[in-house]
Amino acid sequence: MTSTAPIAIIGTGIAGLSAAEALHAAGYSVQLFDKSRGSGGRMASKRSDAGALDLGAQYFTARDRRFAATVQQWQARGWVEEWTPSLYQFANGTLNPSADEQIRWVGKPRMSAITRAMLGALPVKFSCRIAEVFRGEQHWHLLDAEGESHGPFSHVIVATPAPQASALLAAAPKLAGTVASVSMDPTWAVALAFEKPLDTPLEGCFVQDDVLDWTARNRSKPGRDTTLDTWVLHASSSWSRQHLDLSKEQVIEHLHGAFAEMIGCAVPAPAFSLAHRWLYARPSAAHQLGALADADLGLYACGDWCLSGRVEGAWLSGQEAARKLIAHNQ
Ligand SMILES: Cc1cc2nc3c(=O)[nH]c(=O)nc-3n(C[C@H](O)[C@H](O)[C@H](O)COP(=O)(O)OP(=O)(O)OC[C@H]3O[C@@H](n4cnc5c(N)ncnc54)[C@H](O)[C@@H]3O)c2cc1C
Ligand SMILES: NC(=O)C1=CC=CN([C@@H]2O[C@H](COP(=O)(O)OP(=O)(O)OC[C@H]3O[C@@H](n4cnc5c(N)ncnc54)[C@H](OP(=O)(O)O)[C@@H]3O)[C@@H](O)[C@H]2O)C1
Repeated sequence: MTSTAPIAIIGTGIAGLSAAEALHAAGYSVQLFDKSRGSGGRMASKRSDAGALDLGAQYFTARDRRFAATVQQWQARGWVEEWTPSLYQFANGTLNPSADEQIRWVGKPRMSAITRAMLGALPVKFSCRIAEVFRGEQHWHLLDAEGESHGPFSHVIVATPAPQASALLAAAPKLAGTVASVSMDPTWAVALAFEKPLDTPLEGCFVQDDVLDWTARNRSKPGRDTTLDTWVLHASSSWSRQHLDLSKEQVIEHLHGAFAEMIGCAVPAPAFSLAHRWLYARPSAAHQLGALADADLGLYACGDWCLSGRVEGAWLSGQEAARKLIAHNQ
């Protein structure tokens, strides 16, 4: 290690925490920041009157050997469990069973359990939106949205969605340019909770229609609250983009209608509902960027948008940012 100042990591989603874990294991000290009140980003779970709900990532697959080995460790520690839903697909107006052999994982008892466990005792400042990353004579400093300065830091890793990373990478115009070329699509998510369980065997459904993209029965996942029969619905990227500024009430109404048309059983008025807009839900296209680095400056960027736009891609990108940083300092 060349410096005793810690490494700043902006973002406590799976990418930022993947980098943090790898750097911590290699003997570096890190300091994490997140604008939210807790970790997880798009893997966070929202507390609600219907229990904790996974409104973002629904499950994840592990196709890369390194990620698969890590998921096995998470399973051994009780952080994740396999989810084996009764799967359907809805296409051309028809609902059909669509079982497959794919192994799908979920955090237990909620998706956010994974990043919470990864964070452990690592130092973190929540509710701290970083507005600027600037270089002093020797070190990096961060300025938050309240005007407070943080630092000094030896390096900075920006682990936010691409559109939120651009401004933070202004000190490295080449990285900022690459990030600016990555566009991300929105997703409207809705949760509907019913007092009486819906009369359907369906627990997860890949939907191809104008409005919906996916629906899942929350109680079918391990460790979830079963008091109400709660469903998570995701709108398609195109519908979400077209209806970005609709009120939450209107979005709930539209998605409730599409769900009722699709599911093939009676759907009463929900006892509870909520909507959440993910402005930067997924990259519009997959990339092969790994992680971005200006190693001489000491500035790095990682996130799902560097690779597959999935949990696995985000974790791999965080590993790659840490690997590049460590390699440059050896
Ligand atoms: C609706 C939805 C469904 C999905 N479904 C799946 C799925 O089923 N399977 C799957 O594999 N993937 C799924 N994904 C994608 C998956 O959630 C992401 O790929 C992954 O969680 C991204 O992790 P990340 O660390 O790159 O980014 P994020 O999780 O977005 O983390 C970035 C963090 O940076 C913080 N941040 C941003 N700007 C600042 C700032 N200026 N200062 C401080 N902090 C900041 C944010 O608060 C956030 O915590 C889904 C995503 C969405 C939105
Ligand atoms: N809504 C959002 O914002 C999302 C952002 C990022 C990812 N999202 C969804 O995450 C899922 C993760 O993909 P992956 O890890 O590759 O999981 P798979 O289960 O393998 O799904 C990939 C893709 O394949 C189709 N599919 C898979 N299994 C089935 C099946 N049994 N029956 C029918 N179709 C299946 C499906 O694609 P379609 O285009 O056919 O809908 C899956 O999407 C993934 O679901 C992302 O959408 C959301």
